[in-house]
Amino acid sequence: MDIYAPGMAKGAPDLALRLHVNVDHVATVRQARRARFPDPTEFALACEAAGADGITVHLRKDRRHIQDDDVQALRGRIGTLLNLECSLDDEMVDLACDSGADAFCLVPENRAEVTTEGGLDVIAESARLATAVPRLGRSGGLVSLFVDPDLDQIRAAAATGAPFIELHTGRYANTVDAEREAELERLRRAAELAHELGLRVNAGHGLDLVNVGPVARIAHLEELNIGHALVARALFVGAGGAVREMRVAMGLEG
Ligand SMILES: CC(=O)[C@@H](O)[C@H](O)COP(=O)(O)O
Ligand SMILES: NCC(=O)COP(=O)(O)O
Repeated sequence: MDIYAPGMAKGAPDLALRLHVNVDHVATVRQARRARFPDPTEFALACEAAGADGITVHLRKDRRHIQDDDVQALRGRIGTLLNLECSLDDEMVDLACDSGADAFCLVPENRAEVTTEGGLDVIAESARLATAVPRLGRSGGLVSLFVDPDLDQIRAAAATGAPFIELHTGRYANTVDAEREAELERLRRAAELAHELGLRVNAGHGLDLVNVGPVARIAHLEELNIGHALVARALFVGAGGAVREMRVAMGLEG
């Protein structure tokens, strides 16, 4: 079934949640030595063989991990869906349009940050989004906006014409106890509003074997993007083991 087909535009409640593996941090290890390995494409293929439904990469402007050649290699070799995350910078949107990716996730990017710290400010970026969203859409992939679970941002995301949002789960992942419960509730409300507005909903950032369960049970979510925790776990149990464990933690298999 083509989960990105036009008929699926309003989401497909009967489809199982999908696990998309972000392979950025395989490239982080390689780039630490400016070496040829480990290869994120080989890692992606092992993840696919173990049940990953798609592969995600973030091509950062500073090229700290994924390189342009990685995107091409992944496009040529993986058999599932390729989701390319990039900023709204003109150079990055041009590259994304030429990448042949199945999906694009527009993310905020700050050169000094250790990782993506928050969602896109869709309201402040409305002018650049008005150009980038239709351009990326015409290039053949489905566009998603990486947003915090903020209801005003979600209303603004719906107005851009992008079919998807990806809810930033970083704050949920980085809190505990009552605060985490409150963040989970924000994510639930955000997914509900997005669905009511006709958006399809993904989620990701900071998810791991321990915290993924409650997120995987949020209504209307289609796809979870998980990278750092899964790549780290693969050091101990291999790529296939890490994917299988995550699928169990997501409730996709027993
Ligand atoms: C947007 C996002 O959440 C991912 O890109 C993920 O965080 C991996 O990339 P970085 O660690 O470089 O942010
Ligand atoms: N968009 C989130 C993503 O791709 C993975 O984030 P993380 O699991 O590496 O934090």
